[in-house]
Amino acid sequence: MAVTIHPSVDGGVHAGKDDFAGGTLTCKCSDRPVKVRVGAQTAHNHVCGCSKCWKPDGATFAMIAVVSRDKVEVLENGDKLKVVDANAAIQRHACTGCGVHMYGRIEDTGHPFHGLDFVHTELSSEHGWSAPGFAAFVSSIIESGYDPSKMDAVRGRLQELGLPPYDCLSPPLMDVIATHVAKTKGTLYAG
Ligand SMILES: N[C@@H](CCC(=O)N[C@@H](CS)C(=O)NCC(=O)O)C(=O)O
Ligand SMILES: [Zn+2]
Ligand SMILES: [Zn+2]
Repeated sequence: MAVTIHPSVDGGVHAGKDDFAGGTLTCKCSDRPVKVRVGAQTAHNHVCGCSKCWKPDGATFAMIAVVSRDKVEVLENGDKLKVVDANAAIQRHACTGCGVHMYGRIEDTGHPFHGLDFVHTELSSEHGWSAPGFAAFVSSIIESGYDPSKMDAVRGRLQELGLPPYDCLSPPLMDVIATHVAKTKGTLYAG
């Protein structure tokens, strides 16, 4: 069987629109769906193989992007939201009706990505969201039950789709994290 990654990329990655200004995410409930407004284009969109990110049924990877937290607003039925794991760095606000994660927020002000929320733009009917550009935590799909002997095929398919596979985040994002740590420790290169 062909390797499937995520329904939003399995048919090819669609480019985002430069002038795109956001949209509304809706959960999967038919009754009182949760609606969240994302009032800006997203950045660093990627597919994630970790076991913590929400995936649509049957998908091997999640697709997740970031946006400034001040651009995220719960519009409707926010009473249905509950944080999945209050101890995680990313507090994923999930719908208690359908299980979809509506946004993930970092409350630790010392975290390198504090100020950014994590969102699944596939929950919006608008087109033009930033396209995914890499695959993160690829080896982690094994933790959710993926056959380890098929990893070459998965990485090959990701490369074919233009989503370079990494087993943590992409090198630029790992550099952002390391730079933040170096600043905190006072060891940042000063030239
Ligand atoms: N191998 C682990 C990796 C989990 C992980 O580190 N996920 C990354 C990517 S979303 C992360 O930044 N997690 C922070 C968090 O979940 O709060 C798993 O699959 O559960
Ligand atoms: Zn729901
Ligand atoms: Zn993840």
